[in-house]
Amino acid sequence: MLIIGITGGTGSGKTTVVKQILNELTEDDICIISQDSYYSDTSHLSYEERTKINFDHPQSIDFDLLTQHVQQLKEGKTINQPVYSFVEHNRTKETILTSPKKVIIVEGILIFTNPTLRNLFDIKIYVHADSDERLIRRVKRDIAERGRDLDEVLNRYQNTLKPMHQQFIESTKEYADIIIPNNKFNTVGINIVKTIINEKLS
Ligand SMILES: Nc1ncnc2c1ncn2[C@@H]1O[C@H](COP(=O)(O)OP(=O)(O)O)[C@@H](O)[C@H]1O
Ligand SMILES: Nc1ccn([C@@H]2O[C@H](COP(=O)(O)O)[C@@H](O)[C@H]2O)c(=O)n1
Repeated sequence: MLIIGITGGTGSGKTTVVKQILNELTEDDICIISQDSYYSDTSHLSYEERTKINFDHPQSIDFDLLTQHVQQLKEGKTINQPVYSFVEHNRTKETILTSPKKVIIVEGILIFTNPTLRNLFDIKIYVHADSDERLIRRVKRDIAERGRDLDEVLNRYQNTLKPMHQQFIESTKEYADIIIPNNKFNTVGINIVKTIINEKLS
């Protein structure tokens, strides 16, 4: 089994990189765990209170459950991956049955900040894009896909996202085995990762 951790700031292109890696692979060989699925359950809070959560701080993530699930997959066990709603700012009641595969990809902005989780990764990848590029992508994506408006995205960016990125995320680049520059689509970088995965699968 090969466990790959893929991190980088919001909008750097982590999800896109994962999709590109998945292109030529079958679901029999690979499973994806998204850190976003492991935002802590905040059902005890009102919607209004949930909008004020700092979602870019490591404390917003249920690392105990995320680490436990990656460990269980490593041991060949099937897990119930939570499903997260960016519209509700909360976990939904659904879960996705996720079985262990030869390759497990864990992706998310904060996954290298937790030493126990970090140590489970055989390969650590950091996807880099400049902050202006990430902000532009984030504005477009959050308005189109996550039910936000321009004010919400810009306020969150200024008040929490940018300082948290500087404090917690940027520095985790030092743990990376591979850094993929992703200001533009990086076919060469993706192909290198695909080659490593295919070697493992062959
Ligand atoms: N290299 C790229 N060039 C241009 N747009 C990109 C690139 N990579 C990703 N995007 C776009 O930017 C947005 C955010 O990408 P996404 O993969 O969701 O980032 P992340 O998962 O890191 O937050 C998406 O709309 C995606 O299509
Ligand atoms: N309810 C939430 C939860 C998280 N966010 C933002 O998502 C970003 C991480 O996801 P990416 O796919 O962009 O890596 C993070 O920056 C949080 O601010 C949110 O807006 N609402």
